[in-house]
Formats: sequence, C-alpha cells, structure tokens
Amino acid sequence: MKIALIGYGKMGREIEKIALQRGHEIVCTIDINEEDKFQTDSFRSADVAIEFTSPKSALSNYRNAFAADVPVVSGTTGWLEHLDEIIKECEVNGKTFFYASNFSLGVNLFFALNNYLAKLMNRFTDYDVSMEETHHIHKLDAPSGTAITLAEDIISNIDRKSGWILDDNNTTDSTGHDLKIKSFREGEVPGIHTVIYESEADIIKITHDAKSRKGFALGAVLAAEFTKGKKGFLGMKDMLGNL
Ligand SMILES: NC(=O)C1=CN([C@@H]2O[C@H](COP(=O)(O)OP(=O)(O)OC[C@H]3O[C@@H](n4cnc5c(N)ncnc54)[C@H](O)[C@@H]3O)[C@@H](O)[C@H]2O)C=CC1
Ligand SMILES: O=C(O)C1=N[C@H](C(=O)O)C[C@H](O)C1
Repeated sequence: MKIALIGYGKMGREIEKIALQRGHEIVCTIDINEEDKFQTDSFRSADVAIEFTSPKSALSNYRNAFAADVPVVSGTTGWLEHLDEIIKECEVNGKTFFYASNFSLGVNLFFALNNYLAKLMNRFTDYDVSMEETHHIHKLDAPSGTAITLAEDIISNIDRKSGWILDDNNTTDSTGHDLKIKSFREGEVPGIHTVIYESEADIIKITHDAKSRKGFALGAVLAAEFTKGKKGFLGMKDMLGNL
C-alpha cells in the first residue's frame, strides 16, 4: 500500500524501515515547515498517512490530512485534551483516524494485565498504587501517553483513586485519592513503565521495558494496514480485539 509519513524523526525513520520490509511504498514524507506538501498529488495518493510528530503540531497535521482526504494513523502523545474534538471532526466529516498512545503488542498485553491486576487489587485497600515511567531525555511530554492510559485504566477499576498527578517532588495530595506518576528522563531509554502496589508488608510491581522502537513502529504499520479502506475513529481494541 501507499504510505505517507508525517514526521521524519526517530519514529518516522523506524516506521519507514518496517513499511519497506513489508512491501509498502513511501509516497511522501512531511517534516517540520513542509506543510505545503499536504496539497501535493503524492500526499493525496497515499492510502494512509502515519503521523508521529510533537504535541504542538499533531492537531494541525490531522486537519491537513483530513482536508486532503487521507486517513491518519497517529501515535503522537501530549495533545489528548483535544481528542474528543478530533474524533468528532473525523466522524462528522466522514474521515478516518486511528490513535494509540502505544502501538506495541507487548504494551497492549501489559494494558490488559494492568486492568486485570487493578480489578483484583480494588478490594485490597491496604495497598496504595503508584506508577513510574522512564524515557529518553528528548521526550517533550510528561507523564508519557502510555502512563496516562495505564493510570486511566487503574482509576476506572480502583475505587480509592479518582485522578492522577505528576509526582515531581512539589506534589501534595493529602487525600491520597490521586494516583502519583513519577517521570524520569535518562539517556536514550526507549520506554519503561512500572505499576506499583505497596502495603506495609510488601510490594507488587509489573513492568514493561521496550528494548527498542521496533515494537512501536511495527504496530503502527500494522495499524495502517488495518486502517486502509475503513472509516471513523479506530484504536488498538478494533485491531487486536478485547485482550
Ligand atoms: N504511540 C506510540 O506507540 C509511540 C508514540 N511516540 C510519540 O510520537 C511522537 C514522536 O516521537 P519521536 O519520533 O521519537 O520524536 P522525534 O522528535 O524524533 O520526531 C518528531 C519529528 O516530527 C517533526 N515535526 C515537528 N513538527 C512537525 C510538523 N508540524 N509537521 C511535520 N513534522 C513535524 C520533527 O522535525 C521530527 O523530525 C512523540 O509524541 C512520542 O511521544 C513515540 C513512540 C511510540
Ligand atoms: O516519546 C517516546 O519515545 C514514547 N512515547 C510514547 C508515550 O508517550 O507513551 C510511547 C513510548 O513509551 C515511547
């Protein structure tokens, strides 16, 4: 199939490699200050555009791709306060948009495990729950999109938690109702997420540790293959089913 890449950074390049290995063609690559390419025939010829850019640029990229009638698969994080608007624009105007805070199969299995563990721990009120995530020093957003997805799943299953907060040493939560997330930025770490349940007696931890960006990139290409020819708002549950 014909793929356009919006964003040609760490993820864009990794996606290009995997897309070519899987026999796809990259018909257009758009990076920063290249918005005029959205109006080109090569962009318009794409079956799907895969977008990995930055929190500030994601929304306008989606709108530019919708205007060119090209379906979008995106993994950009840090803009999700606008998700409902974009879903509405996509659905009202008959466009196609696939979003995931994390495209890797391993992380999506980890999401399922996190949900199961949260349901189990709901009645064991001696345990407090918190999270940690570690990424490379170039990352612009904190906490990570994946950490927010994990936190939202915990909050919907654990009655004693009603929200999440970034635990940056200045954080105070006298009620204990907020799930604390610590974000660490170190070297070139692709992404580590840990969910921690702690009581006076012991600690239970589950961790996903990405060895590289390959899993994210493969998931994004598989999502593009799944998206071709479909309409509306799509996500990993549509592609993988209920895990
Ligand atoms: N959902 C997932 O599975 C994953 C999501 N991500 C997210 O993807 C995003 C990108 O990550 P990386 O590739 O590591 O970042 P990066 O900084 O290496 O690459 C981003 C690229 O986007 C370009 N860009 C910036 N503004 C643009 C614009 N207006 N139009 C077109 N291109 C523009 C930059 O010049 C750069 O080349 C981040 O939000 C990150 O959190 C990253 C890995 C996996
Ligand atoms: O910026 C990254 O690198 C990553 N971002 C995503 C996130 O914010 O969750 C996914 C992955 O953890 C890598």
